[in-house]
Amino acid sequence: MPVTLEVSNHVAYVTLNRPEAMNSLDPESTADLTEIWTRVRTDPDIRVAVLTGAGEKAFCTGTDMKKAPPPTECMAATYLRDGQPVLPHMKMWKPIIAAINGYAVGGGLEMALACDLRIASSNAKFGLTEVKVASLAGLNGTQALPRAVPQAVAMKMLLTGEMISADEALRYGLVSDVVEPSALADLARTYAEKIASAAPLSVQATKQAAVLGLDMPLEHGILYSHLLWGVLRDTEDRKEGFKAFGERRTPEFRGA
Ligand SMILES: CC(C)(COP(=O)(O)OP(=O)(O)OC[C@H]1O[C@@H](n2cnc3c(N)ncnc32)[C@H](O)[C@@H]1OP(=O)(O)O)[C@@H](O)C(=O)NCCC(=O)NCCSC(=O)/C(=C/c1ccccc1)CC(=O)O
Repeated sequence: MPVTLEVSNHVAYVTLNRPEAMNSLDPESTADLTEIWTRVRTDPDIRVAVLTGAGEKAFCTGTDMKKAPPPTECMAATYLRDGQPVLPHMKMWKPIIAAINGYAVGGGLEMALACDLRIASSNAKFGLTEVKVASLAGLNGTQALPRAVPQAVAMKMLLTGEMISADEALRYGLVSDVVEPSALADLARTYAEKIASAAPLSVQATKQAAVLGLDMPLEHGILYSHLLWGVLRDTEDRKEGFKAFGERRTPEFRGA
């Protein structure tokens, strides 16, 4: 399988599994990802996902440029029918963690930018190198990178196609943690299981408030987050969270 899915303890582990091609995205991988993200979004047992690449060299190097099929119809037809590949299927209120275990290049970095947490191994490298192959970071890269790192850094990366190291990515805030390669999967699991042990509706509402709030004037964002707090106020899980605190026990959340 070009992409694998394993579910354990409410966590979906999604692994790009073509290490021989640096986990680049061929048409089969894109089709698998579409199905897998739909399952992650809709399966109530899944509370959080981890996206990573197989092997020690690459997270994902974007489009498989050797297998990209020549277009069979005009762009307008595919765009208006299907929209973009991959990223819309990652749009969900469940958090996604990118565990970046090597090169995150082109569409690979764009997928990482669509995730909520980004952690990396010390050998990771990050680049939007599309200008070098006469293309454009057309998934979200030209928009998301300048919002994720200082503008001067983003413009340098976008216009020169230069890559940055894991240490630079940490310094610029593109990732939150850098660890030795052997420690990355454990760190991803630790964060994922922490998120999965929290109340699912609370986690999803928090992501929604933070993500949508970024595009709102501050006052609207604050009002919107208060409404979301109100939506959560009457949930069974909030009653359980408060009760468990008083009884000094671990809460049992059901997502209700
Ligand atoms: C990442 C590298 C710098 C690593 O170099 P290294 O020397 O360590 O390893 P290689 O020998 O180069 O790679 C090993 C092996 O993997 C194959 N490989 C690696 N990346 C790809 C790839 N993207 N496509 C196909 N094959 C790949 C490589 O050929 C080797 O195979 P072998 O010869 O052993 O059979 C270096 O690999 C590198 O620079 N890779 C390319 C990175 C890149 O340019 N990525 C951008 C691709 S374009 C893109 O992602 C786009 C996304 C998009 C935008 C909008 C809408 C949809 C998608 C743009 C687009 O599609 O137009």
